[in-house]
Parts: sequence; structure tokens; C-alpha cells
Amino acid sequence: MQARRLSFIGAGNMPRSIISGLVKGGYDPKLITASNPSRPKLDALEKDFGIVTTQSNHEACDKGDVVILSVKPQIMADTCKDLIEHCDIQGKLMVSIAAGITTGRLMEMLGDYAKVVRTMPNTPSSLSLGMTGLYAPESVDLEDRDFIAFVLNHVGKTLWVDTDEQINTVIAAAGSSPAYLFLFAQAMQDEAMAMGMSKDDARLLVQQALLGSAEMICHNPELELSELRAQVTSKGGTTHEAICTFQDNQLESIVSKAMQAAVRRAGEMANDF
Ligand SMILES: NC(=O)C1=CN([C@@H]2O[C@H](COP(=O)(O)OP(=O)(O)OC[C@H]3O[C@@H](n4cnc5c(N)ncnc54)[C@H](OP(=O)(O)O)[C@@H]3O)[C@@H](O)[C@H]2O)C=CC1
Ligand SMILES: O=C(O)[C@@H]1CCC=N1
Repeated sequence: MQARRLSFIGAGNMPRSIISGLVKGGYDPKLITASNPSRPKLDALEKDFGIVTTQSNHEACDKGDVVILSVKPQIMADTCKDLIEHCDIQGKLMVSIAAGITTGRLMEMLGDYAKVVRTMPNTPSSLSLGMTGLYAPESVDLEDRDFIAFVLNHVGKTLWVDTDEQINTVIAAAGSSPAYLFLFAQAMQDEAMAMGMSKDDARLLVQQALLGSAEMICHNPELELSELRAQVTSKGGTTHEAICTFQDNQLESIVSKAMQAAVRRAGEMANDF
């Protein structure tokens, strides 16, 4: 695949995670530019990954063949307006990583520009363990689709979805979900500490259990998740008691409500911004 120049507009947590994974995955840092209003995040990106940085969104946009719009959804409209007023975006592939901005809305923000891809990555991209959902309208050709998937495959796995709405499911299941798992891990760490464990020891127990469990899911695709759980759950044993406690307290219903809340918020954001 022929390399192209990538420009990130906005240099916060998510683009940093992607840039980190890209450079670790062998993407030439000299082909990557990031812009941000303030310097500190740019300085860190330059120092850590050797990419090109600028405080000018216009300069970054002009430099990129692929422009990755990485600002908060709230300022996406103003950012796009400013870009189309000052830069020639014709021919560029414009990619959004923002939650809640539909492809239709993005096209509109870019002056009815149709070469757009909506993506939803997650922060494990920094370790090349990311999960990114992608959606593109028919106006985006196969070459561009393949290229953006090639880029994001540097930072983990990718999944094309068939409809714009399905990106909201990607948000609930993969974009936001690292935070759910960190919350779960934190609650377990806190309880292990309450039981007398040191903070470091509690973290080790929890992180290794999560890592091992994730690996077991990945390495046993033929086993349902319920079967993996059953393998841990001895009859009359400790796990059974813990699982019953989760289920008596409606864990599944809580997860369902939380994911629906994320999807609902994405829908609201599409209307608000
Ligand atoms: N964090 C995550 O896990 C995920 C985030 N996303 C999406 O990624 C996008 C970015 O989120 P995230 O990186 O977490 O946000 P952050 O809050 O970490 O970063 C936002 C960045 O935007 C910069 N910024 C502010 N105004 C402008 C502007 N006018 N032009 C260019 N940059 C600007 C800020 O600069 P300064 O510091 O100088 O104010 C800051 O560096 C969002 O749209 C979000 O929905 C998608 C998937 C996962
Ligand atoms: O919380 C958010 O809105 C963003 C999108 C997915 C993860 N973080």
C-alpha cells in the first residue's frame, strides 16, 4: 500500500493513542502531522514519536492527503468551517474519529464534501490493541476505504459496519468500553485493598486476571463466553457465589442500560452539534 501523508487536527488523548500505535507499527513519523492550539501535547508528540507538529490547523490540513478530524464533537462544526474557508480539501480523504457526528452531518460541515469516513477507535490503539469501527458512504471509493483500514490496522483491529447508526453500537461496545473495564478493575482493586492488600499487589492481581481473561477469550473463539465462565465456576464454590451476587444485583441489566445510555448520548450529540 502506497503511504500517504496523515494529518491529525487536534492532538488530545485519542489521536495520541493512534499516533503512538502507528509509529510503533512502522508508519513513517515524517508522514504524520498533528495540529493543536497549545504546544505541550505537540511537544510531547514530537519528542516521543518524531512526528511533525504545528499550532496551525490550516498548515496541518494542507500537508495531509488524509485529514483525521480529532477534535471534540462540540467544536467539530467550527473547526470544519474554518478548514474549508482556508484550505483546499478537494481530493483529500476527510476522516472523523468524533463520537456522535454522523456521516451526513460531517459532509454538511465540510461544505457538502462527500469523501468522508466516520470511524470510532479506542485508546488501546496506543498499544496496537485498538478496535476501530468504520463506516463510509458509497461516495468513498475502494482505494480510500482500503487505505484508511490499512492505517487503522496498524493500531489494532478494524470492523467495517453497514450503516452509520451501527457506529453508535461500536461506541457502546468498543469506543467507550475500555472505561467500563477500568471502572470494574478499579472497583476490584479497591475491594482487594479493603481486604488488606497493598495497592500495588491489588493492582497486580486485577490487571493480570483481566489480561489473562482477555487472552482466553481471544484464544478460544470456538467457546462461548458463557462456557469460559462455566470453566471457572465450580459447583458449590466461590465463583458461583460471586456470580450469583452479580446477577442478583442485575449486572446484565446494568451493562445493557449503560450501553444504551452511550448510544442515546451519541444520538443526542448528532442533533446538538
Ligand atoms: N478518548 C477516547 O477514548 C476516544 C475519543 N474519541 C473522539 O476523539 C476526539 C478527541 O477526543 P480526545 O482526544 O479524547 O479529547 P481531548 O480532550 O484529550 O483532546 C482534545 C484536543 O483538542 C484540542 N483542540 C481544542 N480546540 C482545537 C481546535 N480548534 N483545533 C484543533 N485542536 C483543538 C485540545 O487542545 P488544548 O489542549 O490546547 O485545549 C486538545 O488537545 C473526540 O471527538 C472524541 O469523541 C473517539 C474514540 C475514543
Ligand atoms: O466519551 C466519549 O464521548 C468518547 C467517545 C468514545 C470514548 N470516548
